Amino acid sequence: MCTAITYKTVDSYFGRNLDYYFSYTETVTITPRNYPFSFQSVKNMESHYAIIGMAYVVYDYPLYYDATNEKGLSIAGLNFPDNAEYKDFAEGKDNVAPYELIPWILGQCETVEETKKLLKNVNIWNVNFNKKLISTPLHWLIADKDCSITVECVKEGLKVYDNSVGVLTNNPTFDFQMFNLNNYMKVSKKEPTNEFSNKVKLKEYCSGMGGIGLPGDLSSVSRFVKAAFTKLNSISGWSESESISQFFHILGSVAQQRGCVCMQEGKYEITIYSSCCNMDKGIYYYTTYENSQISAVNMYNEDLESKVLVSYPLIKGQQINKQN
Ligand SMILES: C[C@H](CCC(=O)NCCS(=O)(=O)O)[C@H]1CC[C@H]2[C@@H]3[C@H](O)C[C@@H]4C[C@H](O)CC[C@]4(C)[C@H]3C[C@H](O)[C@]12C
Repeated sequence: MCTAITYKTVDSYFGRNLDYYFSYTETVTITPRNYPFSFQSVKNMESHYAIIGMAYVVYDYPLYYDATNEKGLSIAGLNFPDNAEYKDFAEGKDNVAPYELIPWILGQCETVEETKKLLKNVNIWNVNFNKKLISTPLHWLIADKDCSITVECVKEGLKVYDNSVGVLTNNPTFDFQMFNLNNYMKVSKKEPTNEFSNKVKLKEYCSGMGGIGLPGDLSSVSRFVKAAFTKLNSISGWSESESISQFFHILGSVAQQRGCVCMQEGKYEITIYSSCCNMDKGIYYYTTYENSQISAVNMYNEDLESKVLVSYPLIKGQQINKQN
């Protein structure tokens, strides 16, 4: 399971929990403007916008999980099993492999509006990166500093939804997740009043009771509701420190602890990493399951005119600040 969100204070932020039961050797990877991007069918890019994000780099190719470009446009890929249905090659369309979608869009678009135009001619082509790394079923949250969309390639074709809550989890389809929020319209940050019956005396006996009914389990549908409630009611100061702290708290409300979701005998899904990218400043912050200290990589500290990928291995061990 995974959860991706957007958040805005003075700057805009984009990030996700990557929940899974095993990990590739992903790194925080910067693709500078002149790294030559090759694509299987659409035109290769000799130069493009610079990109920062989490990627598994294979044969010098950045397979991004989530990323932001220098204009702030951001994309995260999340599991979408049984629903994602990639298509056969289509003549006259822009045939883009699932693993190419993030770099192809971030390489050339500045905004969600531009992305929507580009998507009109896209066919998500069911082609693998190589024999070992076959396509996995994904859907995507795409956001700029002002708005978000969800992109799903399903049986009926490519669906592009406006995403007014700026949240994405996994199954089922996005239209269901949004409709399901209707069931929670009574949930509130405020103290409840007795609507149950005037024939019985009821009282509020602790704080937080307005939120009773919010789901607490780790299913995708429940995480969508919980993350949307937490994000939409979030209040933080406007400084960078207060903003990213709040961002990680929102993700923390739907994080997965080892032991609670058993995938198969002895295999448990956990939040492998949580990320928060400042879309205005190109700074990628992250924590890992065992390192709660926030680490940061700033794309502008690298030579963005270069042709060579830059990868920072994740700092995974707990960083304890001993006070005596
Ligand atoms: C597993 C990840 C999504 C996590 C998630 O949504 N978990 C929920 C699981 S579930 O719904 O509850 O089953 C996805 C996100 C990005 C994916 C990776 C990226 O797409 C990049 C490459 C693409 C290659 O085709 C496959 C390997 C891969 C390296 C992918 C492996 C895996 O599918 C990743 C890491």
